[in-house]
Amino acid sequence: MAEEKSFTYSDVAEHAAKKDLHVVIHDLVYNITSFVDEHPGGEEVLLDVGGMDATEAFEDVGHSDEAREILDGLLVGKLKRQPGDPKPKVANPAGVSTPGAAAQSASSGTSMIFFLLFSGLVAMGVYFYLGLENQG
Ligand code: HEM
Repeated sequence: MAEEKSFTYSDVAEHAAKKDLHVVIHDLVYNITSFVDEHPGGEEVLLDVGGMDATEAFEDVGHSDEAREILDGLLVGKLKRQPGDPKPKVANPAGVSTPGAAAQSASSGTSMIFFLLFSGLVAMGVYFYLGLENQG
């Protein structure tokens, strides 16, 4: 792995050619030049995101762990955010750590059930309370 080098967005944007291609994924900078010809999804999509934040494009496809390992090997540094930079495009806010993401969606499913139960109880409470009010 290369040493941690800091890139700004405009540094990355200078590497948008097929022969010199960098992308940002989850705030890390990858030099994907050597991989363009090997990409199973074709070179076109990589050239489209060259010099840009490819986080959303990469995550939308649901790349395998193998794809993430390839990425690891292409790491050249990290993105140094500056005021006014475009926001990171993140389809999956939990990021690359899928175990965390799975746990998170499971727990949000559970809290949804509690929320529905709780709303039901409140609704029943209001119904009975109003019923008593009207009788008295
Ligand atoms: C930049 C780093 C990227 C790497 C290292 C990478 C790597 C890979 C690998 C290894 C596969 C084979 C399937 C898998 O293992 O998931 C794959 C498939 C694919 N990739 Fe990427 N990819 C990258 C970026 C992108 C981007 C930005 C797009 C944009 C849309 C993209 C679109 C696709 C598509 C559509 C496939 C499926 C191809 C097929 O099954 O016919 N990839 N990629």
